[in-house]
Amino acid sequence: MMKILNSFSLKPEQRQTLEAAGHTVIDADKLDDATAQQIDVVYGWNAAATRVNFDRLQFVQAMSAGVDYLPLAELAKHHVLLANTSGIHAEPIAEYVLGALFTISRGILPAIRADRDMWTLRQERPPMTLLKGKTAVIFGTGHIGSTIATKLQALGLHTIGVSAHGRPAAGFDQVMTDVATHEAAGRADVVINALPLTPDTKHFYDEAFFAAASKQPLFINIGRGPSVDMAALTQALKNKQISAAALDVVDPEPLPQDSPLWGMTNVLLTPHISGTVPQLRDKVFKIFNDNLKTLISSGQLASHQVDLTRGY
Ligand SMILES: NC(=O)c1ccc[n+]([C@@H]2O[C@H](COP(=O)([O-])OP(=O)(O)OC[C@H]3O[C@@H](n4cnc5c(N)ncnc54)[C@H](O)[C@@H]3O)[C@@H](O)[C@H]2O)c1
Ligand SMILES: O=C(O)[C@H](O)COP(=O)(O)O
Repeated sequence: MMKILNSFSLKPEQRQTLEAAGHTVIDADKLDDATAQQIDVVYGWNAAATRVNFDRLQFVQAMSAGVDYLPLAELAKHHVLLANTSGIHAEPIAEYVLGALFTISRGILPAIRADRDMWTLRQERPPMTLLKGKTAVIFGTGHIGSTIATKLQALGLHTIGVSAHGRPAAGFDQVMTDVATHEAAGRADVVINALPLTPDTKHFYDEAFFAAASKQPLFINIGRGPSVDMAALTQALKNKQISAAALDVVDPEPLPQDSPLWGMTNVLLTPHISGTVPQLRDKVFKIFNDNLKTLISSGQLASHQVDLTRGY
């Protein structure tokens, strides 16, 4: 049976389930050096997890969808299996995107930003658009991208997806490969980033991307901050190449106090909360426990295995 390092947050009844199955659970804050050498499985990931013996480690269950913060090369070198929780954030994030889009497109953001001076906006109306009939280009057609696309399609937007493989996906009128990134940018009234952060997607949205975005789109980032060259985005907002932005993730986090983005009335900032999942601990544990049982019976994972070479 397995020695499991609890680097996330097991509920008492979840701990009991594991112990009843014969496993030993060690809390991260109680990990001593000798026990660190004996850990077979890590649940979650924090500083304590970096102390375990990777030669012995078999399986890591991350609590997040994105696994960019994990030592992927080290895990691959030691043939450690890694699972994420991709899928559980899709509905919450899609609802966030709808909220952000309407807040910007219907003049709510300028009114909030103007606070007590808002009445002036009745005369000099802020830019207002109808989303219906517009084109949304969503980068990433996975769980999150596809769920967003399905909701936007229902609102009457034309949905274009961009993915690594270009295969059709639910909610998309059309899917292109990332080779066509700049062509897709040129068709967008709305750009949404739902890509994982990998070496290929760092600074994916750079000066050239914003130059190609010829329809002054809204820009929404719910993926990862470092996929965006923040200086290039700031300049694109100043130049009006991007008409407005909703940024749940930025680089770095938290956004520095002196960032020019704070002062921009057409920028909506939230603190990496779009993916807040109801009953998160139960959903993560279900994925973990199914994976653990399958690992013991067959040496493989049941679901959510990350390709350590691709990084998602
Ligand atoms: N803001 C938040 O709180 C929050 C919450 C959950 C997830 N996320 C982020 O969202 C990301 C996506 O999550 P998901 O569950 O939809 O992942 P997923 O694995 O289901 O989908 C990933 C998609 O990205 C595409 N892709 C990967 N590399 C690409 C490239 N170089 N060019 C074009 N397309 C590429 C894939 O083809 C796939 O369509 C996560 O990796 C995470 O970083 C953020
Ligand atoms: O990728 C994710 O699942 C979300 O960004 C939440 O992950 P975090 O809690 O590691 O930021």
